Amino acid sequence: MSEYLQAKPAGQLLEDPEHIVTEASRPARHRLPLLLRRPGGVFGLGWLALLVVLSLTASWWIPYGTNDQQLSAALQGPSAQHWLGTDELGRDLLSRIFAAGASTFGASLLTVVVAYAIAVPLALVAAERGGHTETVISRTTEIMMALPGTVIILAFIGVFGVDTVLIMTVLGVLISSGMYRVLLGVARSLREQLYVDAARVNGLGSWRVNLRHVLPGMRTVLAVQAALLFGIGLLIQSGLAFMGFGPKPPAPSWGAMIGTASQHIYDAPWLMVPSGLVLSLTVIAANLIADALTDPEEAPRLAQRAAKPKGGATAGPAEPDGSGVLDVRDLTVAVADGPVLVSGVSFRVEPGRVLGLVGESGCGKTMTALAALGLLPAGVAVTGGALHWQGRDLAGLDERHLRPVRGREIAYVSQEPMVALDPMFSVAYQLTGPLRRLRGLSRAEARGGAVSLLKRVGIVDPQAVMRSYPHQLSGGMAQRVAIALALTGGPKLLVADEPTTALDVTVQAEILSLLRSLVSQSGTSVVIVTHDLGVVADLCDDVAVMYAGEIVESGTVTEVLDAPRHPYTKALLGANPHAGEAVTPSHRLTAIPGQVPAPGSWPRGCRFQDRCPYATDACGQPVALEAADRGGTIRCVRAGELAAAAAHPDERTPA
Ligand SMILES: Nc1ncnc2c1ncn2[C@@H]1O[C@H](COP(=O)(O)OP(=O)(O)OP(=O)(O)O)[C@@H](O)[C@H]1O
Repeated sequence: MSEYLQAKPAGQLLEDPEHIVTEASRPARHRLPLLLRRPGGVFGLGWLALLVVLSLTASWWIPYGTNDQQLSAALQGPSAQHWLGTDELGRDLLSRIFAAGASTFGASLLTVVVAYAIAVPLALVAAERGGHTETVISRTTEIMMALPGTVIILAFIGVFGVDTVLIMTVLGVLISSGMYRVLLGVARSLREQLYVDAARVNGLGSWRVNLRHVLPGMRTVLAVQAALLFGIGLLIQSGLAFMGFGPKPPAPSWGAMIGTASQHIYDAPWLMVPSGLVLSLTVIAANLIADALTDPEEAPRLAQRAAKPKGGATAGPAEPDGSGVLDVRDLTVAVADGPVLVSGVSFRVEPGRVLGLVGESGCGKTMTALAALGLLPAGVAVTGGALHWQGRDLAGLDERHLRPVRGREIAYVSQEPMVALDPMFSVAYQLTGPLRRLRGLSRAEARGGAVSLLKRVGIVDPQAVMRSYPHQLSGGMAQRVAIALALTGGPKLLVADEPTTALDVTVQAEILSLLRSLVSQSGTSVVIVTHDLGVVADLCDDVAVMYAGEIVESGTVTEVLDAPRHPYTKALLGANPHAGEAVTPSHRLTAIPGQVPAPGSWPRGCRFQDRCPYATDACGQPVALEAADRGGTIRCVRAGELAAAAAHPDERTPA
């Protein structure tokens, strides 16, 4: 978050739009491009710009022809006639240096272009596909990195002669493998950002995700590496020319001029100065530019990985229909060749109702929610059951058929709003893009639509927020924008994964009330993943309590929270500081002993038995999810017995 926003609490910012940091309100220094904020960057850019302009226009202004000899004036120092002196044939150094500039820059640039033309697509493909594709590409580039570059270049010179274009192209190919390694790391990291997932959720195809989100996110690294590579290209090119593998004499080249100067280092030491200084300063300028482009704030931002998803409702069978009902039946999610993460989960979300999936960390809530979006992590898949939505089974749809569903029909709100939004683009850009794509609006209509969406999510000065970038927003504001983004396609169902966990308490309440008003105004259904029964009580109509990959209890919020039947639900309520009457005083605010068993090591029978104070031998037998006496469902062999005991607290409950 920007330093300007840190001074103000998030909630206050919401009420106080003048504190939203816009481009106009930022200090002048911060409005400058990164490169111009540092003296090194200013020098580097200035020097290179000057050199490029003077080199490109050399034919118009250089005082002498590049090959004009004046033997009587050989090896002279600077004078009024020859500002930088002359070489051993009396040729004007100033004219030759600048006449050689354009081709020298062009050749270095060629190396950069070739290296990038190979490395960038390979890195994007490897980061996107991963697995076998990445292994093949990475192994190939490793082999290339092991090749002796100098020997290969000399071999090419031996076969094809001195051809600068060919040499610099080969150099670009050789360097591309190292460049690929650097770019792959960045691309991978960017693909793990939630805003990339969010873009996929919004139905963006893979090449568009790369072009719109991954590539722009790589731009700093690309610019830094390009500047460094440009400098390396200059040095290698000059080194080759120094050794005689440069442009054919008498054509001027910086390396050859340094080579000549080295032969006169004792009798005419000045000769080394002009060409040596120009080459050194140019390489230094390229490095200074690279250095200035490296934003110290950028690194932590890139490193800040999204809390990457790892991956009304009543449980039980019901008939599928096409009216905005999500009907999940016997859903099983498993790791390929690995453990089952979610098993036999069934629930139904009716239009306009809010279902809370609640449970401790690791119970499979996120996997269940992500299955509905086809967004399970690589290696994890739906292996059984069905996800009926609008007459289709989402579990059977491939990526191409899921894309129109995501964003338009089902949208996703993530836990971390800051990383769900692309830091590279303004809020306006991020909202108008999906509005145009998903609703076919014109540019002006999309802008209007974005403003009204921002108003709808309770932003009081939408115009200021439209101009802002994600890092300029407070957490609560960013989550409102993320919700607006999720609404761009007019979805019938919102899947919200812990949407308030990353926010402070006052802002949590605001976001919950926003979700509540969205549901009541538009009839959108919501599946909310949470570990907080307070959120369930506040927002949900229905609740499904999950434990170790399965639903252990479900029903309306009143049924479950007022009359919990499963010992796990009671324990969760007991651990909740806001627990009400349903929990006996002795159970209040007690931590649940033990941990959720990991997938693959669930006990036979009731999965909660190792932590349950009421467990008996009967709990070792498989337990079905059955209708509960007070409505909803329950998965506990002792549920009836425990409920009866709770109704008559004087009688002892056998353990
Ligand atoms: N990519 C993955 N590969 C293998 N196992 C995974 C993967 N992602 C998650 N898991 C495991 O799946 C189980 C369920 O994870 P899930 O994220 O759905 O739990 P959760 O209830 O949502 O918890 P949390 O609130 O911590 O996200 C956990 O045991 C988790 O370790």
